[in-house]
Amino acid sequence: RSLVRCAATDTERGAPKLPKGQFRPKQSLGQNYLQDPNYAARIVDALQCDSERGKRVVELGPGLGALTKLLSREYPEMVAVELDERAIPLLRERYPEPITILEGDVLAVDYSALSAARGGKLSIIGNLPYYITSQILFCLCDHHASVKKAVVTMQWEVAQRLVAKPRTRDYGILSVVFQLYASPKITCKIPNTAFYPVPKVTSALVTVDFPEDRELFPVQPAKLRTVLNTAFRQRRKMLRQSLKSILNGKPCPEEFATKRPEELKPEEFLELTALIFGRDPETPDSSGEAVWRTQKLRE
Ligand SMILES: C[S@@+](CC[C@H](N)C(=O)[O-])C[C@H]1O[C@@H](n2cnc3c(N)ncnc32)[C@H](O)[C@@H]1O
Repeated sequence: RSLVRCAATDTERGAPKLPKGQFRPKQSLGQNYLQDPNYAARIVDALQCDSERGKRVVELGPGLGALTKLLSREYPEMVAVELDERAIPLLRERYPEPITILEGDVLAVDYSALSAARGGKLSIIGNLPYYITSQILFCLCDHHASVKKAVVTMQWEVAQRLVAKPRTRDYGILSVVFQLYASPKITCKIPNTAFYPVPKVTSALVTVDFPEDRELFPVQPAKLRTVLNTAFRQRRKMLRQSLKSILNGKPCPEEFATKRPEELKPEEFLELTALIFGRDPETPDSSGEAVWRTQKLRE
């Protein structure tokens, strides 16, 4: 049925038919294609990139082009990165140069180099494959200085974690990191019926703005990561207990000793890290270094 659906849409567009039987959505690649044009328009509207001819627009996982179709009209020099080799010839045919279709893994893209090549910060957009949503988000955090904004869809539960406030169930590493590097906002809910195949879960459209003038952390991001990982590994425990392994026999800073990680605001994790490891400000040109994307983060 999915083939009929895709083929019908393609024929309407005058684009070549998908080879029968060869383009079934792959669950392993998180292929839930957007089939509701209203949501496609809404996602694209949220981007508002003013780079010349859209040359700093980067779409993650264009798939069969549900978003690319709209994006390409507004941003004729955009870039799109797709891993599924079956989609590449189709995308290149429908969206020829000056649009750039890159074949590869979105986690392996050097966004800092791409931003330098395109002369400014990138605007990222994508209906993300669910199986690697958190990794993609952490990857963007690593490249924070090269990204202006990200407009992305994800599982509703992950979106809740991004925007969660302290003392709530959803508050964790993802919340702390994203609220320190950026301002994430849920733009709207997207029902599962907007996708094909219909996933079990509801989605959210999330807009993440990376501010121009963020203050540099007073600590190295890798040290912050160690504190977050260690604290949230035992999120029910008081920090004087859960942080023992990184305190090296020293007492836990008094103001935090009897707190649990979920009680600390994002900025307080910076303070706590500085108290444990000393002040050692992050370097302004460290963007792109693999800090967040290398770790298997625990929540
Ligand atoms: C949820 S689908 C969205 C497709 C299309 N943008 C749409 O909205 O219909 C996710 C897309 O990401 C692609 N994808 C999955 N893993 C990827 C990766 N690691 N790198 C690049 N693309 C990937 C899938 O092949 C698929 O096309």
